[in-house]
Amino acid sequence: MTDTQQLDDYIVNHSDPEDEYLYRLYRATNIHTIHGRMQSGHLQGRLLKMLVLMQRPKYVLEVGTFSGYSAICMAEGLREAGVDGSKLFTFEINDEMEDFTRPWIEDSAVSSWIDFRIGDACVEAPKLGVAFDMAFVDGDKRRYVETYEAILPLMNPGGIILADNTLWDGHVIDPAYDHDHQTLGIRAFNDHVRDDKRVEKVIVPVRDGLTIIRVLNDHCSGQSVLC
Ligand SMILES: C[S@@+](CC[C@H](N)C(=O)[O-])C[C@H]1O[C@@H](n2cnc3c(N)ncnc32)[C@H](O)[C@@H]1O
Repeated sequence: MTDTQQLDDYIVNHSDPEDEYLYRLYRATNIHTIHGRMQSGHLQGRLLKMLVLMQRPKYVLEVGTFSGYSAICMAEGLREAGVDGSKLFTFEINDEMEDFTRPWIEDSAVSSWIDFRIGDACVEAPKLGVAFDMAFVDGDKRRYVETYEAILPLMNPGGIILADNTLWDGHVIDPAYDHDHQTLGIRAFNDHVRDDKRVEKVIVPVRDGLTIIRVLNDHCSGQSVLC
């Protein structure tokens, strides 16, 4: 076992456990889907739940449901925070995931906090007419800047955007990936957010990199009906 694996095990063993339902979902995702490693997993799942609890959002947006692991974790946070009428809207663009994901969400203990929709979050989320206090961006890495610009006007001042995979397995600093479209998408996003005066931001080196972005009060250009 490598030092990194040992440290990962140590971290997981000294953090809250994932419950049995999430453990089964994690395993089923790995068995029944091609890209099982895309799901959040134990450590990031506990972090997402805790960040929801700390932020106490009314409405949360997720870009990229996949098998529902992160959605269920965030909904656990919503249930525990107890904000009246709180809801997670989670979008999955790949309709082939619906048959797998919908039963896992509907059979979970937090299904009433989750509104799962098939569609492009960048197109569909603005149609909801909802202002979000939190968003988890975990969709197409090539479209991160576009996704960010689509959802930023939907955020309440003080809202938090979490962007996943922003270190992209270290490829962001590896010249061998200079022609890889996903790496280029993440690099463009990281530069874009760094230079964006509408937000505060910090990259946390958890798992594959998680950027925490806090929306400042005057982030709206005045064009959005929600602002
Ligand atoms: C990394 S996986 C999501 C993993 C999940 N959030 C989790 O942590 O368990 C990314 C998913 O985003 C979906 N996706 C990509 N672009 C999207 C978009 N614009 N709107 C909705 N879903 C999108 C992909 O089809 C894929 O299933």
